[in-house]
Amino acid sequence: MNNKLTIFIVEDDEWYGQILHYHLSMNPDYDVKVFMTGKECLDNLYQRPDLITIDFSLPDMSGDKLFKEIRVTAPYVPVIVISAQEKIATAVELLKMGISDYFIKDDNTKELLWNAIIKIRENISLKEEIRVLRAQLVDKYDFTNLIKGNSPAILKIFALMEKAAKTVINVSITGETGTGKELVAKAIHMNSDRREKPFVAINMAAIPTELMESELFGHEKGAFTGAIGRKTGKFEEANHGTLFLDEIGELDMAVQSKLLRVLQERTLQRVGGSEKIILDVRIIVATHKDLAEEVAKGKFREDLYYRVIGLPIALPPLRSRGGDIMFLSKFFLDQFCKENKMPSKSISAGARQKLSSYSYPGNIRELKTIIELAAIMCDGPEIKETDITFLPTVKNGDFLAQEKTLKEYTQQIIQYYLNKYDENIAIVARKLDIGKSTIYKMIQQQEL
Ligand SMILES: Nc1ncnc2c1ncn2[C@@H]1O[C@H](COP(=O)(O)OP(=O)(O)OP(=O)(O)O)[C@@H](O)[C@H]1O
Repeated sequence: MNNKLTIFIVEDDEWYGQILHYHLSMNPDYDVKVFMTGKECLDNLYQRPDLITIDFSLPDMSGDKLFKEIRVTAPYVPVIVISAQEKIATAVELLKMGISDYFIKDDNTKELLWNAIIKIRENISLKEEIRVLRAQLVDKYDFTNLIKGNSPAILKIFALMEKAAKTVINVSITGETGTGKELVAKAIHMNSDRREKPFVAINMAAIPTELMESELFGHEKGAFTGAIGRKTGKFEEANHGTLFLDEIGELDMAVQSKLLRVLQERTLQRVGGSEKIILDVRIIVATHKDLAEEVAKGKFREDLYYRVIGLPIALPPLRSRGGDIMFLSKFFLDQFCKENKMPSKSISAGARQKLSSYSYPGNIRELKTIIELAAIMCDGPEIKETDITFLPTVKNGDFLAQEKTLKEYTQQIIQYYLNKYDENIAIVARKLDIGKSTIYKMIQQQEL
């Protein structure tokens, strides 16, 4: 923002206009201009005033007419009306229309105006600050700034996210724990037209079934025992923005029906209420379960499945993101050292080998923890193999406990070897005693 505040005074009483001009110009940061008619003010709006004061009775138009005209060209500029008459009804009407203040011309007007301008100025600075912060936030949430990785698998995800961000289609994100489902949902929101509206996340697995309905849709005072006041639900909180329903697969059947009705009708009624609230909410759901399978098992309503599935984004586990393990390791290490004001560290060949050969059941969340721990354990400038500790609950020994299909295990094993041998297909084929063409075919069919 330019440091000078441009103030327009629209006042047909020349003498009074000059008094205001003189008074306000005492602040060197104010650039004050006086106009005697509404038309002159409108003709000069191109100068982009930061504030306008208007006399209610001008020779060429009334204050309310001038205010409406100003709003056409300058919808956000604060306008203060100064009137010779004390008509409460007029003042109320103007305030309803959106003027910032209404003053009666008397001995105090100059001081009132002075103080009002200070307040408005603070408001303008705050708005500017918010604008800058929002811009920084959007930049921060740029896909590639936030979601690190350069494997073909993650690049494909970026392409899908881009499509999702351009539209309001519902999105369903699947992936094992820690693969970045919430991060992806947030990044889609922050890159969509809704970025300035709320992003509200709710985890279905964390809320007791009996409270779910009220959490989602809100309730009125007295709707049930313990409802001591009105509560706004997550849907209402997210109105005009994005609602992220995490672990949707955990939703109780009865609540599923209610959710379906809300999504179909795009309106909701709070529990115990009759008012219909119109909704404009973009839904992003996430689950680590296979929703289609849940439908087949009768645990998830088929009609709701089709409502929420929208654009499906399947986040691959870290172990199938090839070079991303090292890419992310370096990223988390640099980030941790910087945040903790430690000198930067490198990763030894032995540590790289150890990191690449692990299966990461906790995915990126787990890798981050492992790297941060290694950074603390390591005394020198290089992370050694011995600095890397895998969390006891997620050992490779749990491999069979993952209960995957044979095809999934095959993919996992091949991916493990590809990571271990720097994506060298010839070596991997030899080690596993399979044809190179098998691996090429799987890559071609995007199974790796
Ligand atoms: N590609 C990535 N780059 C950088 N950080 C990431 C990436 N993916 C995930 N993370 C980080 O990993 C952690 C887990 O991510 P997130 O919570 O989004 O995963 P999730 O799939 O929603 O997990 P859960 O299923 O357990 O809720 C977060 O700290 C997130 O910032």
